[in-house]
Amino acid sequence: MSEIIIGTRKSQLAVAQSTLVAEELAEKFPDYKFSLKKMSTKGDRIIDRSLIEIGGKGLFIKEIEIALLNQEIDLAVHSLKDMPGEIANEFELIATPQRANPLDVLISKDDKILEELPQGAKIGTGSLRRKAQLLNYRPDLEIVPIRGNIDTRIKKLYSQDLDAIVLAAAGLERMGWSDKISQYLEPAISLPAVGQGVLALEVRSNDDSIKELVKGINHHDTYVRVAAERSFLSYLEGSCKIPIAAYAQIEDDELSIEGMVASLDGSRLLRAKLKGSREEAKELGVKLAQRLVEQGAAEILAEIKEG
Ligand SMILES: NCc1[nH]cc(CCC(=O)O)c1CC(=O)O
Repeated sequence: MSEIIIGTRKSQLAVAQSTLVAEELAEKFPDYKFSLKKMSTKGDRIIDRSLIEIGGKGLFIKEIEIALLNQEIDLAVHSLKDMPGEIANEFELIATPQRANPLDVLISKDDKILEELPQGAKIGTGSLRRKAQLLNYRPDLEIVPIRGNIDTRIKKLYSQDLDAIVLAAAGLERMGWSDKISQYLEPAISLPAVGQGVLALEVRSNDDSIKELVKGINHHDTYVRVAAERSFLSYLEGSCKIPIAAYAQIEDDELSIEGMVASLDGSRLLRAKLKGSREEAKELGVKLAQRLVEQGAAEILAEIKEG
């Protein structure tokens, strides 16, 4: 029996996600054995500091990619949201299993919804995207930057005397913590991050046999939605350093995508939505980005870059 080794970060969420993928692969390919190799990454070792200050998304990925190259692992499972727009030629994001709930959620004291929070309520989030959209919707809110794994952030709701925090529904659902959710934030209030709720399976580009296997659990509509969202992001050279969001859906057999760019304080916020076919996913992402540029997105992005 052939053994396939799946590399994962050590965080509870990463292990839960990789376990789901291993189970799905095992069901589809009963002749193989799938096992997890848990790895500590630089990003995990410094997770409570500002990742934005010290190098961003790549910190979680590099050590896992080295293990892939060294054939210590055959496959890596990532949250697509945390993957940089471009990856090195040696690697390929070959498949995306079916997307989980893509929305942001509020976890609040006394289970209040956003509209019920008092004037000047303190909301914890380290995401510029969430911050800008929350402030655009309710300029009275005070946004408190918080970091760390999901459980750490939930503890900060109490230890930092916050009224609420915002997290991704997908992570909470995969941890079995959905009962903590006070409100699902509709996309009209908080448009999700590109790829939120999607797992990405990364392999060595030259490993055709693993590629064939892993493609077996690809979910095509998820892959199409992600293609549209990521092409929007890369056209605008988006990163976690700017408030940017895109959310693609398949509705009535058509692909739709909505995009958002905002100033850091949320005072200016641009949105647009387009529809097309699955086949033109990437073009649709680019068209949407161009639509936002026509509305003034380039000026907003330039201002943020100049600081
Ligand atoms: N940035 C951290 C991160 N990366 C992926 C998830 C959740 C799972 C997902 O969005 O796929 C989270 C936590 C969060 O944003 O609340």
